[in-house]
Formats: sequence, structure tokens, C-alpha cells
Amino acid sequence: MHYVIFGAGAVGGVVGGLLHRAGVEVTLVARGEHLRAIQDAGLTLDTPDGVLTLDVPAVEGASQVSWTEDTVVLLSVKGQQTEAALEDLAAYAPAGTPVVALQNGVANEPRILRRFARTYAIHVVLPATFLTPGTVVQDSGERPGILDIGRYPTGVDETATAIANDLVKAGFLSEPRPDIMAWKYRKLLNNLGNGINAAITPGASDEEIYARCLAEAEAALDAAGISVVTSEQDRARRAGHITSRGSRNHSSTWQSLARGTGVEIDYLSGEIVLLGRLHGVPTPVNEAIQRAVHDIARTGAEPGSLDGTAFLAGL
Ligand SMILES: NC(=O)C1=CN([C@@H]2O[C@H](COP(=O)(O)OP(=O)(O)OC[C@H]3O[C@@H](n4cnc5c(N)ncnc54)[C@H](OP(=O)(O)O)[C@@H]3O)[C@@H](O)[C@H]2O)C=CC1
Ligand SMILES: CC(C)(CO)C(=O)C(=O)O
Repeated sequence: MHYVIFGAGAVGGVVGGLLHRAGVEVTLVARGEHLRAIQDAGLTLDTPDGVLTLDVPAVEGASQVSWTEDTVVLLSVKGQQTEAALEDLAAYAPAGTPVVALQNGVANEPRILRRFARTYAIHVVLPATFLTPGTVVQDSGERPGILDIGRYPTGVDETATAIANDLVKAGFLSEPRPDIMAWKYRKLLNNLGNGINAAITPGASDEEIYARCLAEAEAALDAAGISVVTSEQDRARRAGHITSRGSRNHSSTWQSLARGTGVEIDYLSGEIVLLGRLHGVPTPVNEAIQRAVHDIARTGAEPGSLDGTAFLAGL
């Protein structure tokens, strides 16, 4: 199979780099300084075992991809960038192309399905960092990541199995799962920490803020009748495979603020706010985090600069 990694940042860079290293055909889609750095000097993949320089083909957009019947798109842009990416893909990719949401949140898959009938979802457990053009950092040592996959909205098929096999070849854990969205909803609950990490100075209040966000989210998901795998199932799947490097303390949302590229928060905390509004469940803490992250993005304030005690007092 030929993989187009649309959005070769933190996650896309690590997945694309490791697939390429495993001998799988990969084309990265990137832009700006990052694209120029990759085209000039290769993709720098900083792994816990050493720094690799990988000569992976990289292009600017879907028009420059050599599309074949075997091409699969792994979409790894942030949620706020999905619409523009799909616009570009839909103009050039054959309609039958499988498109896989290699993304957090649960709102990308329905948007992909509007444009591409063969839509897949990956539950992305893969801590990675992208702050410097040309370089992506694989933050997990034992395994680079766990990337279970299913067809959206449910089910598995030969394509899901073939993609899982290629990901395993590249060093990831990956299994086809018919209930993949139940896993992605569990990840959404974990990702309520992203906005807290992006907005609030690390300290004693974090746990209380997260606990309140989580309680609102569980009530909203319950009211909506959405299936979520248990935290025990999630822990058992991870079981020591994901080991974070000491340097890793910034969520992908923090990284977006640091790079000034817009924020995904409407599809993380904001997804809970939406569900709460649809189903009559108040979600004031998630709303306040969503607003705080947008404020930082708009004003250019320092990520993680809000005092947690003051934040709680202001609710
Ligand atoms: N980073 C992490 O540790 C984890 C992230 N995730 C999820 O994975 C997804 C991807 O996140 P992440 O890798 O961190 O994001 P990044 O911002 O690091 O990477 C996305 C890349 O896609 C590029 N891009 C966006 N739109 C286009 C376009 N139209 N054409 C070309 N390039 C484009 C971006 O460019 P530009 O910078 O110019 O916008 C950026 O380089 C998100 O849903 C995130 O929540 C999941 C687990 C862990
Ligand atoms: C939960 C976490 C931090 C995993 O690394 C993540 O998904 C992100 O940074 O977006």
C-alpha cells in the first residue's frame, strides 16, 4: 500500500517516518518551513534510541501526490484543519480512497465520511512533539505508539487489517477493532487534560480541574447514550507499552499554542460542551477551559500561564 500522511507534524511525522523506515511506501504532505526543511535535508526523527534522518518524499498538497488504487490517506492534521485538508483531498484523491482519521476527538470521522465513503478511525495513543521545522520527536520508548483501527462508524474489513499489519511492521501495536469509536470516546476523556495543560500553570489545582471536567463529560456522554470503553480496558491495552520521555510535558494543544497554528479545543473540551448543550447537561468547567485556550490563542499569551486557583475561583 502507498500511504499519504496528510499533515506530517508530531503524529504524522512519527508514523510516516517509521513506516518509511520499515520499507513501506510513504508520501508526506506538509507545508511552509517544515516542508522546505524535509525536502532539503530529510525528516529528522528524534527517537529515544537516537536521531534518524529519513529521506521521505514530501509534497505540499494533494495535487502533488501520485494517486493509485493502493493509496491510503492517514489524516493527521489538527481538528480545526480537517475541513481545509478534506477540501484539498476531495479535489484530487479518487473517491474510493480509504481515508483514516489519525486524530484525537470524534468529530473528524463524520466530516471525512461526508466526502469519502471508505472512512476509518484510529485510536491514537502516541505522545509526540513538533516544535522545530524539519524535526519530530517520538516521545514514547517501549513502543512508539498504539494505533488500533476500525471502520467508521463500526466494523472492520480487509483494509483495516492491512493497515494494522503495516503499522505493526513499523513497530506500533495495532489491532483492528469493530468498536473503535468507543475507544476514541475514552481517549476524548483523557484529552480533556489537553486544554488544562495548555492554559493552566502546572500545580495543585490541576487534579481538581480535571476531575470536574471529567465528571461533566461522563454525565454528558451518559445523557447522550454514547458507548465508551472503561478506563480499566484502556489501561489494560496500554499496559506499560507507552513510556514517556522525561522531556515530554506538553500536550499537542500546548504545542499548537506555542507554534501559533490555531487550536483544536472545540473538538476536545468543546465536544463535551456541545454534547452537554444537546442533552441538557451543564458543562461550565469544560466551557471555561475552552474559552481560556481560545483567549491564549487570540492574544498570544504564554501557554500554561493561567493560575489554577484563580481559574477555579472564577468559575
Ligand atoms: N502530538 C501528540 O502527542 C498527539 C496528537 N494527537 C492528535 O493527532 C492529531 C495531529 O496532531 P499533531 O501531530 O500534534 O499536530 P501537528 O500540528 O504537530 O501536525 C499537523 C501538521 O499538519 C500540517 N497541516 C495542516 N493542514 C495542512 C494542509 N492543508 N496542508 C499541509 N499541511 C497541513 C500542519 O502545518 P501547520 O503547522 O502549518 O499548521 C502540521 O505540520 C490531532 O488530532 C492531535 O490531537 C493524538 C495523540 C498524541
Ligand atoms: C493525551 C496526549 C497528551 C498523549 O500524549 C495527547 O493525546 C495529546 O497530546 O494530544
